[in-house]
Amino acid sequence: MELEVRRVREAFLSGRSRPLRFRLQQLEALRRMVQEREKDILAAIAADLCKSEFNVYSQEVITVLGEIDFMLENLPEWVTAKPVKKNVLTMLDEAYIQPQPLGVVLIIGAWNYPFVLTIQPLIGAIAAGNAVIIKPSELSENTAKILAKLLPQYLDQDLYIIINGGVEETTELLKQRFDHIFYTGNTAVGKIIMEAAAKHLTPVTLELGGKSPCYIDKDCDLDIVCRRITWGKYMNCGQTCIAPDYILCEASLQNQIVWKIKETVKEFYGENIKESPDYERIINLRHFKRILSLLEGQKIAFGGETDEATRYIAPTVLTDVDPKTKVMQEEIFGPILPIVPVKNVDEAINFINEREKPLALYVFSHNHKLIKRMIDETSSGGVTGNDVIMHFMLNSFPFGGVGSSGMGAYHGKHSFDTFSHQRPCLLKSLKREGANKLRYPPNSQSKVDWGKFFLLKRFNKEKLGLLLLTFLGIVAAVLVKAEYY
Ligand SMILES: NC(=O)c1ccc[n+]([C@@H]2O[C@H](COP(=O)([O-])OP(=O)(O)OC[C@H]3O[C@@H](n4cnc5c(N)ncnc54)[C@H](O)[C@@H]3O)[C@@H](O)[C@H]2O)c1
Ligand SMILES: CC(C)=CCC/C(C)=C/CC/C(C)=C/C=O
Repeated sequence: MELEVRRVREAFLSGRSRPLRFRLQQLEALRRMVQEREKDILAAIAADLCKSEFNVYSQEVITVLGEIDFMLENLPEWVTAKPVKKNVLTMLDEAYIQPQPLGVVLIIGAWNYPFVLTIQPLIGAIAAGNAVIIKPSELSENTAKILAKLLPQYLDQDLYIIINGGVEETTELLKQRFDHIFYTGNTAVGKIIMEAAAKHLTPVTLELGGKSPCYIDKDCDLDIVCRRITWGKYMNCGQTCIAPDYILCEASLQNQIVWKIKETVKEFYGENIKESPDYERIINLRHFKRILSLLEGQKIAFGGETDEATRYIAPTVLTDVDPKTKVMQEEIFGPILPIVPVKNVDEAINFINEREKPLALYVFSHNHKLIKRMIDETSSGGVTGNDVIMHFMLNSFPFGGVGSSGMGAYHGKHSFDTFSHQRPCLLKSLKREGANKLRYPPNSQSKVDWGKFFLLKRFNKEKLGLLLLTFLGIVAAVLVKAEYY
């Protein structure tokens, strides 16, 4: 590991990842990889998650291609130095912010969307001019293998390397010094990552999870609401970090919601869900058993069928769920949707605020004011009103969590910023030394007053008079000079 990280650092120190032209070339090469090797990529992800290639394309590949295009279009603007507003002390100087790469970045990917969650941060890191070590999740092993095969064929082999492995390899990797660590996965491992990073004072971006609530107001068109929720909850078999984890609504709405979700499940996946190419499977037996254990003691309104051999769990809805039960204590990350009845929106807001800050919040209502109130009075990584998941799709938004759902954000310009250091640069002249007298010792009340005058704009009559006199003196000198010549 040490040797590999050293090799990547040496490549970074060669400086070749920095020029804009090089970054654009690498991003174009990455786009070529996705386009030319699309079949292999689709097949690998499809095998990992028992997912149709159509779904792989629309859930993962489109986002990656869109992000590359967006970077290529905007990067020339983003890399340029940005002049900043100056004060009286720096009026005659050059002052700008120059974004610069951080150095060697470690990206640790997750298995549930193994392509987009690994490659989208990589796009940002390359765009910002860094060298990168990529560690895909070992659970999505086919994607990990195809990435290890393809990336070196298209990208600079010393600047961007891929290391495959599990906990042991990641633990070893984390002993090395990086300039940034970008981790996607669960909160418990997020803490391990942050602890390891702290040893080297390495900054981290943690894209974690949590229980994302979904509040349904009583005035809603439940056909539409339930169609949108069904799509976002059961996509990828519920293994989506921003899937609605549970529903909060008035008790009187429960039966209608159950009925409408059941109807939508039939519409989306047919009578025999197991046969549907659009319905995935649980990633492994450990997660399968964990999800099943969440059903214990619950009232299953529909669903609940399972098959251990294929790790199938049917789309399931639970009603009248007690918030103290296990299903409400941990992120579900599977196709189980509990409904927790609340009296009204106030109780929903309290319910959300009594728990860890979630990665996403969903509110359905015709009442715009109610949606705004929910936003104002709660906290979450992101919010979508009257839909689910969709804030992920807009790359002008920063995507990330808050509190225990994560720290830092990415996508589009936010990725570029995450992987850049915003370096303030002040360039002064060696002339005009007279103007510096004010800050040199010995200090005096008069110098402090001038400081107040120039920097705080605290006008004192005496200084204003003096300044006026100086100004008049300069005007007189200019006039006399003009007359003389
Ligand atoms: N915020 C997001 O964008 C996002 C995206 C996907 C998943 N998630 C969250 O991730 C969770 C599911 O993913 P997961 O955690 O099962 O993914 P995972 O098992 O793939 O783990 C993520 C990464 O952490 C590494 N890892 C695991 N244990 C480790 C250890 N002890 N030390 C060091 N590294 C270790 C793995 O090798 C892997 O690369 C859910 O909570 C979900 O909400 C969040
Ligand atoms: C809008 C479409 C067709 C797909 C959305 C894809 C999607 C849900 C990506 C989620 C990525 C993500 C942050 C997953 C977290 O686990």
